[in-house]
Amino acid sequence: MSSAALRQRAVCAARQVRPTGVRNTRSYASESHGSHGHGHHAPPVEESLGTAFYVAVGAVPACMLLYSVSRPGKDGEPSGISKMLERVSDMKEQWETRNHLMTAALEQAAHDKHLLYHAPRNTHVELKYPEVFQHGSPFNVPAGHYINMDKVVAHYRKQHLEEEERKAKKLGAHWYFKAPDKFLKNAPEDAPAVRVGLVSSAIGYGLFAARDFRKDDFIFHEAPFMQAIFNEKDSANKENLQTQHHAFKAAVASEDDSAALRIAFPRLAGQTGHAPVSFDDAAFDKLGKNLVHGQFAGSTVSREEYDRYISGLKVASNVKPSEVRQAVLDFFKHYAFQVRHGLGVNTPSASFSASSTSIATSPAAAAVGSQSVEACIYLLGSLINHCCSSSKDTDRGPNCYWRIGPQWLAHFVRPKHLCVQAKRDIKAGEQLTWDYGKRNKGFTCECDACNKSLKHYMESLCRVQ
Ligand SMILES: C[S@@+](CC[C@H](N)C(=O)[O-])C[C@H]1O[C@@H](n2cnc3c(N)ncnc32)[C@H](O)[C@@H]1O
Repeated sequence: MSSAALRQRAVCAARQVRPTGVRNTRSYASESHGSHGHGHHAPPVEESLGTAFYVAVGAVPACMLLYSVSRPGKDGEPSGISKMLERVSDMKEQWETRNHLMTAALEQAAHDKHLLYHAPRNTHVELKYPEVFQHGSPFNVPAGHYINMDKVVAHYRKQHLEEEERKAKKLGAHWYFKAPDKFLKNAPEDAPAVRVGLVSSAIGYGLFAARDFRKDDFIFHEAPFMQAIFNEKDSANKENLQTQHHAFKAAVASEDDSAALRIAFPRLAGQTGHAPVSFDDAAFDKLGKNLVHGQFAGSTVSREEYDRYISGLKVASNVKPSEVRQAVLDFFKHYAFQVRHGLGVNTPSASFSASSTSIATSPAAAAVGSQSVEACIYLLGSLINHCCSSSKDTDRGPNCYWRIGPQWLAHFVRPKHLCVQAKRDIKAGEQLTWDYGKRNKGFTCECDACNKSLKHYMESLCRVQ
């Protein structure tokens, strides 16, 4: 090995053992020439003293300082470090309190977090239209579908009736004459109530119960068909006649009313020059068109009965206006119900009678004297036939009352509306009747009570012989 190589290796070895401290001032003499510096001397190297030197030098004053602070005082007083530690140990209680508070706060926070995590969800949701969730809500009905409102209608109808009844009872407390409870009953049910049948060619139509009724039940409630001024005691009054004629003409002018008039009152139709309709054209359903409560159950009139009845009626031709007036006057005389004016809460009790069933001799007629009163014709109510009252056989006597709103009557009956009530129990199929009163009725009575009396009379005659 050459001397240069030896020198090179020595430098490398020295470099490896050197501490890795400050190197920036160092320069390598050997490197400035590399392996080519044969024969040159390396410049002096600035080597540092090393960390160990500084540590060793610094340790001396540090130890002295430590010694001075840890050494107890001359009079045995505690050293500086002891004093400092004592000072810090005074804060022990303070730290303990702080730790306690900190622990409590952490525990509370953990508890609260737990509370919030496990709290039940708020089930209350504010909705703009809460009804959208209701069954049957119009919002839930798909387009093109209809919901069945029957139950809702029935509910509100019942509620309305109860309210009306309550009001009527309250009003009743102020009446001069307090209406009996039987007149403050609920409105007739919306169920088949009456049907029309032909009693005989002489009597014509009659009205029959379509189902059983109990005493005091309301059977039906009907709006008027024709209205006019009428007073039997002043029947020649031209102004009154004018109103009757006007009502008749108005009914004839209306297509629907004219059809109903010719079916319900074929005799009047014939007398005034309007031919009664054939059986095929007789739409009996029209007779129930003015019912407010109760339903019309149709007719039991057969084709043969109808044709026989119609063929017995006169159809006048070339009728004079005076003849029409007379026919209408007679019609009002026998078919109209008088509507009392101004009778209400102050009407004397004497004029309130449950058996006030006649047309012309009703308490109203007596009360108004010669004054004009209004009279109404009803499509069904005016078809009810007369039956004589019999004190002996109540089952044979009239079975109905009638009332016209609004006075005295069931609270639901509107002004001028007719309401028919059962005077006793009525069986389905039984003819409805009332007593027209003791006046000249213009016909020979053929009611059950009279027929029975006649039968008794004939039987008694037979026994005598
Ligand atoms: C208010 S209407 C009754 C409906 C009538 N049956 C009809 O078909 O037009 C009264 C008329 O009916 C007849 N009528 C009513 N009750 C009667 C009875 N008990 N006996 C005989 N005819 C009676 C009489 O012609 C009377 O003028």
